[in-house]
Amino acid sequence: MADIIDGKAFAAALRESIADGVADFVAKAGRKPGLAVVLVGEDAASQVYVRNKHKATIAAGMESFEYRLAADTSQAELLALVEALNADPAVDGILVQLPLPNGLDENAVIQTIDPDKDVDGFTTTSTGRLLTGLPGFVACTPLGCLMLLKDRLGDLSGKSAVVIGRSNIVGKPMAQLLLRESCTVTIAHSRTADLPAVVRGADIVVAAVGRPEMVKGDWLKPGATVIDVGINRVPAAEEGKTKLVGDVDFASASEVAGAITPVPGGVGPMTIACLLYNTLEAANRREGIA
Ligand SMILES: Nc1nc(=O)c2c([nH]1)NC[C@@H]1CN(c3ccc(C(=O)N[C@@H](CCC(=O)O)C(=O)O)cc3)C=[N+]21
Repeated sequence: MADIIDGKAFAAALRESIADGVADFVAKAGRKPGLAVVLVGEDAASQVYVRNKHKATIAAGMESFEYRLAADTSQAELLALVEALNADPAVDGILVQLPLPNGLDENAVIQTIDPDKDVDGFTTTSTGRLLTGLPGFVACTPLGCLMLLKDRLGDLSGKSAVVIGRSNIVGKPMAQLLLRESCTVTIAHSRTADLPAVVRGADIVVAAVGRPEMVKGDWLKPGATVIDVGINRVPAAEEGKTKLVGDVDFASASEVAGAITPVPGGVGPMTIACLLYNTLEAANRREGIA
């Protein structure tokens, strides 16, 4: 049976150490690090995430600035808000919750964020910095996955890694991070031929495709480390109820893997902890604190 990688516990410990870093920052800078979160529209899941981010930000000793805008907010209004946050000295990090309502140009909004406040790591400046090895912000979900992998495996160099999924937010930056750690990286996706065979060659499997329980135990190399990024809500056994499952079939995968992250309680909590990590980093850089 695989070891369970407890992302929830790791994230809690990380948030504790960030809180210590925040106290140091306050002592040196005479102010709190500030995170601005912008939510446009009424999407129920987004509301939950934004509330959780707000609570975690306050608990870490940071300032949380929340902007809740109506679904019919115009592109110009949203861009004006981002520009105001770029110019606001109390704001170190800016996150615009995605997806935006129809009619708003997500890319134009993201690219307006000052890269030095881009704690989501979504601007092309941030992704380009990652690609070329320059210091910058890395997207929170892949960063959290990498922290779990390094905690479990130590040095990753020379390991074979398969990332299933090629999104800009998870798959592509995850592959870049693993390459930076000197893994041999394969990016698999919906057109990959014989995906089970590709996965079977990997010491590290990161599943980020958004298909419930797609990756089966018999696809895995025995002892592989499996990071499940999927968060899929599916019908539960009990009539009318739902449950969360990952992109990995946990029951069969945990028979073969060496270690595996659960859903929930794996990668999800790391995403929020890494947002705080990036925000503290942004604050320290802006104030010239090492
Ligand atoms: N600009 C932007 N940045 C984001 O980082 C971003 C976003 N937009 N839009 C939405 C997604 C989703 N996301 C999650 C964060 C934490 C959990 C999380 O903590 N999940 C818990 C369970 C949550 C539950 O029970 O529903 C877990 O996996 O244990 C999940 C999902 C950040 N996102």
